[in-house]
Amino acid sequence: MAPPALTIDGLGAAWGPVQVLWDITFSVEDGAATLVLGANGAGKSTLLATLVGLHETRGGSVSLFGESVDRVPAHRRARLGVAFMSEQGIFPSLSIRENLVLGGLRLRQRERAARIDEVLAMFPELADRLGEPAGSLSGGQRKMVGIAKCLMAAPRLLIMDEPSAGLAPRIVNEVIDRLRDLHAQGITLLVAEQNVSFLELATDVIVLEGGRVRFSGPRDAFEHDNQLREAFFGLEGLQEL
Ligand SMILES: Nc1ncnc2c1ncn2[C@@H]1O[C@H](COP(=O)(O)OP(=O)(O)OP(=O)(O)O)[C@@H](O)[C@H]1O
Repeated sequence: MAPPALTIDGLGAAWGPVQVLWDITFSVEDGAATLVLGANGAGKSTLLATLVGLHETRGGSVSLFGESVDRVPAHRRARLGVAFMSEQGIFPSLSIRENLVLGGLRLRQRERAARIDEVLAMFPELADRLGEPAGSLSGGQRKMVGIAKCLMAAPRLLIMDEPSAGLAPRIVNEVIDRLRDLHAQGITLLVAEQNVSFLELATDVIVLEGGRVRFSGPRDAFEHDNQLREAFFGLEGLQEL
């Protein structure tokens, strides 16, 4: 059996003297779509940044595809097949093409041109606008550029921080559909969100509360845990299903 795409064991993290994550332990199986839910300040962004090597850990360990990466810098973690889309996700002053090129910097020029064509086949709406600044697009289109930029590196594990941020509900559904397609193509997903609409594409759910794992398990178990649902859906800022 393939090793998990991601294993986190007893992970902690801090901002300066303030600890914000404690004893985070969970795995993302190869082929899973794992949703990290949590209210504002629960620690979602810090967790993702720590996993991809952009924020220092305070104890614990992280493995990617069965390989310990505790001493591996972010750019080498990317080489293992991990792509990270932050909330911003793109460089707005650069053109769509330039954003895609940045996503595929490790590729040779010819491979990169071929990969741009492959990625554009998945995002045909971007093909006619390649020369335009990414910042001139709508919020939803910018997210698509962010996802397309990640796909340039042909990742096995796509980690996304709040892809719904700033998007209207209809556009959120488009993003969810696109992520569902990518998942069906075999890409493992780890998505941090406050928007519970993303549950529909999740196989597994992690709930973070105050920097700790409140729940970790299959989506069904999350949906059948009434106490957790009540506590969670009652939190201010969460959208109803
Ligand atoms: N740059 C920073 N400097 C200091 N503390 C920070 C910084 N970024 C986050 N924190 C703190 O870390 C904790 C977790 O924040 P984090 O952004 O990881 O949560 P989050 O769940 O992603 O929240 P949101 O959904 O609002 O983005 C919070 O207490 C926050 O104040």
